[in-house]
Formats: sequence, structure tokens, C-alpha cells
Amino acid sequence: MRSQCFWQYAFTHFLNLLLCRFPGFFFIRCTHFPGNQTSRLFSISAFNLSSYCFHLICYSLLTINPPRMAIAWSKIAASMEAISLSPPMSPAVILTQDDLKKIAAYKAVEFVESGMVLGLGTSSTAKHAVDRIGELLRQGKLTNIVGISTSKKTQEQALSLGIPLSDLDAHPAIDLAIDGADEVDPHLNLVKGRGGSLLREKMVEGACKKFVCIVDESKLVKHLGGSGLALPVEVVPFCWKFTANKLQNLFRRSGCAAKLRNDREGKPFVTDNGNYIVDLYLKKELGDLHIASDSMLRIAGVVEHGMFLDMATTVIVAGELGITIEKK
Ligand SMILES: O=C[C@H](O)[C@H](O)[C@H](O)COP(=O)(O)O
Repeated sequence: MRSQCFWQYAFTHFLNLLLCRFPGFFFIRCTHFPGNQTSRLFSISAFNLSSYCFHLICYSLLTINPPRMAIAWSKIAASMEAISLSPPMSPAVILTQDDLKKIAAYKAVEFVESGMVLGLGTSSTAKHAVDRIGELLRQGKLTNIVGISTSKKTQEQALSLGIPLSDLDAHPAIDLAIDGADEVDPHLNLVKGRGGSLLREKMVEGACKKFVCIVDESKLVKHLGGSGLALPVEVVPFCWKFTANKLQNLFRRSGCAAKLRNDREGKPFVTDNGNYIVDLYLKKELGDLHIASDSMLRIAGVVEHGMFLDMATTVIVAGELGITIEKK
């Protein structure tokens, strides 16, 4: 496969050299090359030939002598094949953020086995995993799967795909959960909940033996809150301002600003559980995350927060250079 690509590439560039570059340079009589017409022609041919060789050497480095780039690309190619996209013919393929999400999601579904009880996450990344599980069920490659959804949205998606659903009451132990995240720190701690589903996600993912988190590389941070984006906290609607002020004061030293999340119409965003979300924006690190977590949960109006500490057992990161799989 790899050598076929190489020869295709070599042949294409040879044609390119013969049909386009050489006559093109010849007709315009490029003045960048010194000397009379014969010596110019010779220079141009040499230039084209060296350009051709340069292409071949570059491509060889990427394919025949694969250091990091080639390994990464072969991984991406494998994943692209798995998701039924055309495999890249050259390293010039540009992957969108959604492609990366899909690659991570499809990789995670490789962990799924027939007969499993699955936690189905809620995110633009997890959506691809749920789609894939539905597809494998339809093809008969997976059987006897029971899904526990982490939101009403995922529930609707799973039902539309024919994935049998249950709940934690009937299945208190989940084999595997797959979900996205908003931030991942180097210890595989997560921020979740920018989609508003953090409470059900924490319940389901807290009940699973394995939690595979799937992200594109933009989600990697040095410390939680480090993206400068929201750290969501689910609060009861009753006197939410009082609770938001308590949260802001709690993390005053980290430069915390607490804001109620609104929907598109400017009304408070309401979660699947009928609660509000207060988003915390931090300027500095929170310090000990377990202490921060306990302190938030001690505030009476707080239902749950979006820090998922020591919960992910595996994090699959899809990036431009390939997939990396981090395990606890
Ligand atoms: O409430 C939403 C969830 O926690 C998501 O997992 C998280 O927001 C990541 O979502 P996405 O994969 O769409 O970036």
C-alpha cells in the first residue's frame, strides 16, 4: 500500500515535470537563469530535475524511512480507512477539527465488545462514537449492547440508531463509557460540561469500569481551567446568584469570574435535570484540585461541577500528527 502510493506519487511528479514544468519554463525563457539559451535550458532542466529529486526524497522520508511523521500519517491513514474516507495520497491532506474528533471516536469504539453495557457520552466528539456503535450494530459486527445515555440528546440519537437503552437503576455497573471533554490536563483530569451534561456524565462515567475520553489535540491544557474557557458548575435555580457569588469568592485567589450561562434567547440555560449552569472563568491555577472539588461540593446550592478528577482510564487524542493513547 505504502510502496504503491510512492510509485503513484513518483509517476505523477514525473509527468508533472515533463508536461508542465519543463515546457512552461522553456517557453517563458525564464530570465532567472543566466547564460545563452542552451545553457539556460540546461540550467532549467537541472533545476527541474533537482526539484523532482527533492520531492522524491521528501516523500521517501515520509514513507520508506518513516520517522515520526510517517508513523503518524500511517495511523491517520488507518483511521481514515476505518471511517470510510479516502486515504490521503500525500501528506497535503488537511484534517478539520471534526475529522480529528471522528478519528478519536472511531478509535475508541475499537474498545467496544459485544455484550457490553456502554456509557454513551454527550458531545460533538462522542456523537461520532455513538454513530459508529449504531453502524456496527446494524452490520451485525456488535451484538447484545446496552447503552446508558448521558443526556436526552444522546438518548434521542441512540434511539434513532436502534441502540438498546437502559439506565443506571437497571445496570449500576457499566463496562465502558466513551465521551469527549473540554480540557484534558497531563494527569488525565478533565473539564467537562460545556455542553451542559456534566451531572449525568459524572453519574454514568463514575459508574464505569473503563472511561475512554476522546478529544482532538486542541483540548490539551497544562492545568484545568488553562484554556481560559468555562469550568461549568451545575447549580439549583433557587437563588443562583447567591451560589454564583459563593463560587466566585471561593476561587478569588485564582481570579475567578462566575457567570450564569444563558441560552440563545438570553434566558438561563436549563440542564436536563432542570438546573442552571454557572461558568467559572479562571485567571490562575486552582491549586489542589481535590480540595477545590470538595470546597465546591460543600456549597449547598451546587449540584455538581465539571472537574472529572481521576476518572478517565484512557484518553485518545487525535492530532495532525496522528493518534496518541494515554492510559492511567
Ligand atoms: O456537556 C458536555 C460534555 O461534557 C462534552 O463532553 C464536552 O463539552 C466536550 O464536547 P465536544 O466534544 O463537543 O467538544
